[in-house]
Amino acid sequence: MVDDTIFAVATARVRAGVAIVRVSGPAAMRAVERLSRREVPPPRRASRRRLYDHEGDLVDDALVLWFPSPNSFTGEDVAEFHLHGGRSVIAGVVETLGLIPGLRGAEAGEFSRRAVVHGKLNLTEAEALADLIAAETVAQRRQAVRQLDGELARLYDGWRSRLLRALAHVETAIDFSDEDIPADLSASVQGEAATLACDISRHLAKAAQGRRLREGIEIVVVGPPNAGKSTLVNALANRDVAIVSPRPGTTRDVLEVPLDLGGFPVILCDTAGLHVTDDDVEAEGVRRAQQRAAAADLRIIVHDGSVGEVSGAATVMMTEVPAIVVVSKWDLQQPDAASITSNPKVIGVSARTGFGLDRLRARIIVELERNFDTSGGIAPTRERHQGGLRACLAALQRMAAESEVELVAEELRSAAQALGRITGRVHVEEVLDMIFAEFCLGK
Ligand SMILES: Nc1nc2c(ncn2[C@@H]2O[C@H](COP(=O)(O)OP(=O)(O)OP(=O)(O)O)[C@@H](O)[C@H]2O)c(=O)[nH]1
Ligand SMILES: [K+]
Ligand SMILES: [Mg+2]
Repeated sequence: MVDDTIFAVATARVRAGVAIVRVSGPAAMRAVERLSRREVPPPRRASRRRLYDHEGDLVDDALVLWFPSPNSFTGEDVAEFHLHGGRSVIAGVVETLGLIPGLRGAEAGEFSRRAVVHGKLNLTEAEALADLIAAETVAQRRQAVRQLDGELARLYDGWRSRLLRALAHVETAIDFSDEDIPADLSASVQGEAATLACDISRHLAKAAQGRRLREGIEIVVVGPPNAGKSTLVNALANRDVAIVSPRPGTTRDVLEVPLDLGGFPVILCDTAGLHVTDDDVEAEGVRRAQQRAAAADLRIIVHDGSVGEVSGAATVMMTEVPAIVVVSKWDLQQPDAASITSNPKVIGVSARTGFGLDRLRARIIVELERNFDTSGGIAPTRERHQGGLRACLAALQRMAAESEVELVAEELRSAAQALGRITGRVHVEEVLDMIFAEFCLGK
């Protein structure tokens, strides 16, 4: 794999001023020489070069950058061609590259994978790179940049060093003692393991936060039929995404609308009106609505302000789950609605006039800031991280029940290994396959 040279268009496939084609591997120098019919330019300096295709036709007047190994993104010889972004220019260069012996088109994520293999990036940093490229909101960007900066890897590597130090102590004891670990050593190793288990558990508790920031925070809009849920979703999204009609039972499926609210990636879900029904299609809609609401990060409970159920709104606030109570159709408000205007937990909204919408948005953002605070310690962002952390905790727990020195050492080793697999200190091929499968081409 490392013998061949790969190339790919690193920029998006849309008409643009500039397109970048990247080449990495031992034949990168040959690629520059073939295309430009000159020697490679000085390292890391943008140099203007005419580029020719395999038939000698002038294809572009471009910039060429040369990054000799090991000072490149992948750690290999890397060349970058900054072309004019026309389709035919790109096609001409790509076709010519493909005809050079030893060169082939890169697979998705292959550049990053080589960077990992050559020690330029650790696994969590490579994952963060994918997250950064996919980031659409400020909160997602912040989380990805911190992880790319190595914050997660430093944390895990630090824990792993603590385990390896403890292991070293235990291993010296193996040479001296017969079976059982000496009492004073046992106390200090078990004490260290217990402290570490505490730190890991605290960190694991933030896993849901980390994943939600990466994948989107679910806010589910629920309430009785015709309460104005779909109208509210459209108003918050500033788009006409959901069907609205005066007929109750309009919404059946759960409709997901991705939104950026105050920098948080939100998936706003419109649902079917909750009620008892004989219609099995509607009943399925209600079931899905309830299921989604149960798993939501935040609920917006909508009460119909045009009918006399406004006073019931107060009771819903008693639930444990984070929820915001909205009384809709404020422009048609009932006389008793006035009694809840004073209740700060209930927000009157009219999607028709726009009344209360800014207040509702602000309340949602306050809830998100409370539950998804990004300023504290970094969180695990993937199932893979959680799996490794849990495996480490399990080994530490097993160790706590051991007194035989060989077995204590064995569990310490497996706890350290579980952490090493997360950052890639312990190399595992299938982990690489899994991670880089989700990358885009040219990265
Ligand atoms: N006057 C007024 N009418 C509204 C307001 N919001 C919604 N409506 C009307 O209420 C009716 C129901 O609105 P929908 O948004 O379809 O209600 P829903 O809760 O999604 O209904 P289902 O999906 O059937 O459960 C429609 O005729 C809307 O035009 C509002 O703020 N003011
Ligand atoms: K409706
Ligand atoms: Mg609806």
